[in-house]
Amino acid sequence: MTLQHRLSVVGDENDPNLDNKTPYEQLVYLLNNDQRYLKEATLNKRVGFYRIRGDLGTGNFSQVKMAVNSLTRERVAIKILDKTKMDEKTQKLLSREIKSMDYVKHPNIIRLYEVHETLAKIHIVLEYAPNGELFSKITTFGKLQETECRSNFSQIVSAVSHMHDRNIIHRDLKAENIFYSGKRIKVGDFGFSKCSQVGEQLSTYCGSPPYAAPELFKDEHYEGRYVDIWALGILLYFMVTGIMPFRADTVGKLKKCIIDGTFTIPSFVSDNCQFIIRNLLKRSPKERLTLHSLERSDWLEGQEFPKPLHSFELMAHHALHSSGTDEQQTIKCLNELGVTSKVIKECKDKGVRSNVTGIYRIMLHKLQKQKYPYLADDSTTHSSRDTSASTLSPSTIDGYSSKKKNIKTKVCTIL
Ligand SMILES: Nc1ncnc2c1ncn2[C@@H]1O[C@H](COP(=O)(O)OP(=O)(O)OP(=O)(O)O)[C@@H](O)[C@H]1O
Repeated sequence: MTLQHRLSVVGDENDPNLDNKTPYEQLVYLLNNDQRYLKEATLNKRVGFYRIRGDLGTGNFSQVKMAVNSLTRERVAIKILDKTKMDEKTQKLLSREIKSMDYVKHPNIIRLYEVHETLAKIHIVLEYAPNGELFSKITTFGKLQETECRSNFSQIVSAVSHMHDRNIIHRDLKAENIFYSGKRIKVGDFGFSKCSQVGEQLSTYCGSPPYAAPELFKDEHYEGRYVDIWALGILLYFMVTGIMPFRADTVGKLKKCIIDGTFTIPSFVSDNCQFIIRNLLKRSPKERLTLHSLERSDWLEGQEFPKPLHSFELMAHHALHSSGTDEQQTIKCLNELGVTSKVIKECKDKGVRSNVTGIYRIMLHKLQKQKYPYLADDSTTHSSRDTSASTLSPSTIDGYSSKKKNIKTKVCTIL
């Protein structure tokens, strides 16, 4: 295959320096010498091997863009953080986010491909979820039917179960961090996640107020797992009703409502689902349903709970010596692109901060999606982000104004 087929932006066909080079070498050459590539980088239209294609949105700490890898042509989401605005605390959160994402391997969790650092910015290259957020879907089309809720919720529960089995707690589960890739659910945004053992007491207060468990407001310490379980209860309530169980116009009043703990569930919600919500939203953390009993509940009977993926190498230099067929096939693809064993070994020390790691992970994921039906992108979509979801105007959830207002604001210390 020629470079013209491979690269989304091609170089000067008459440039003799491109002759006899592999696609990888050509791209590296173009990035360093071709005026168009250099200009793209200056205009923030390029980040390393990725060409920026558009905005996906802006969060509290970052901007997220859609981009295409020039070598593999796969779409990715790039979360961009401004280093000048990062204090010690946010740097710590970022390194935890990277660590947590590398620790989980599940079909319902967004994958981390690469981290690219420049003088001023950090770029986190992630699996792209093309079909928008659960939040946008509900605020646009209204509550979900229970059948759809059951299928979506079981995927979310599987993902959280896997995190907890790996001793990772998320601490920011909410509809804005649940994405669709086709009909498949992808849990993302590990910005507040933490490695935490069973029984470990935590004291940093993270998350979004409407999803915060009562102990976050009133106790000095909390156990991470129970906070995630509470957030699942809020999320499920929101999915089946389209409104939030605890509503107020200030964080102070909201805090009071949550500590008070009284909420009503509309009568159209089935008894089995009401049972789940009431038992997830128990004031006392230890009385909340466990993920195990949730999976075995009547309401989720017959649902599929996607299993974690079998173990695979995350680093190309480990894959060189792996007996796994997925890894071997991926290395073969990399070699065809000109990413030789020598190149792979040279990048070894850079770990996730290397474009070779990015290409390896993207190609491995692509291959796995082709090979395993439970990973394949389901193209039957309810709405395409490309046409609607990314440009949705934020709407109001029963008293909570949208994303832009402070009720959605993440606070790391809840007063
Ligand atoms: N992997 C992804 N694939 C597709 N879109 C994404 C991905 N990650 C984030 N986005 C989109 O990018 C936008 C910004 O995301 P980000 O997580 O930074 O902010 P947020 O969730 O709106 O706010 P917060 O700062 O509270 O997390 C959102 O609209 C989100 O849907």
